[in-house]
Amino acid sequence: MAAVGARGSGLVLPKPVTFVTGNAKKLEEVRAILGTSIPFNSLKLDLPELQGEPEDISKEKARLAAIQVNGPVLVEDTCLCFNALKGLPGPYIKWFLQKLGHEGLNNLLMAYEDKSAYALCSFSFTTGPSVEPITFLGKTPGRIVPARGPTDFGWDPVFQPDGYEQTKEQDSHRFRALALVKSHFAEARYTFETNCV
Ligand SMILES: O=c1nc[nH]c2c1ncn2[C@H]1C[C@H](O)[C@@H](COP(=O)(O)OP(=O)(O)OP(=O)(O)O)O1
Ligand SMILES: [Mg+2]
Repeated sequence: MAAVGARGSGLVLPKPVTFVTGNAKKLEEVRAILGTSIPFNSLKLDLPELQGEPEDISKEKARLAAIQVNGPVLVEDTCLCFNALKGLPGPYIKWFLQKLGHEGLNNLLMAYEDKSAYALCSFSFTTGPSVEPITFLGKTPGRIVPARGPTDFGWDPVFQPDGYEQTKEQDSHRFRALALVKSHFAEARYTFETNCV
């Protein structure tokens, strides 16, 4: 166990939480959503990613990150799932986006009337390398549209959340998953032996 003891009713963790991601836009959104509710450091690492189900990919990322950091880590994996394609590209959206671009993502659905899709964010948290990670999911339903709006974050221009005119909303997949992370931290009442730098 990485947790070294109990103070009050919360676990005392040996180090602050490190949010591990290679994606600057993700980090920016996580910072904006968490504010000061969970103090964290960030570390830019491009971790190898398993193939398979979103939750398993996210958990495995947390395990690898915890080994590297040797302490508490938070990681996140994002999927964009097309219903007509039974959830694909899903966790492989990064490579589909890189190779096909926004227009190519639209073209994947050309043969289908159903343009519905959902964004799925899976955060995983573990207190250390020998502790099984816990996963928090946030989902936003929407549809795939021709590219529009700001082009500075991944597939945002082609994903239109339901009920919104814009391609990104405040109450996003990331926002929803982080609300669960915050609840977990509030219940667990973690404290840290050393402060964030
Ligand atoms: O809210 C989002 N709005 C638009 N695009 C997004 C969003 N969130 C992730 N994305 C993109 C980034 C990457 O192309 C893929 C997810 O892949 P994913 O492995 O989770 O992200 P990543 O490799 O960029 O960073 P990380 O180091 O945290 O794994 O979807
Ligand atoms: Mg990644």
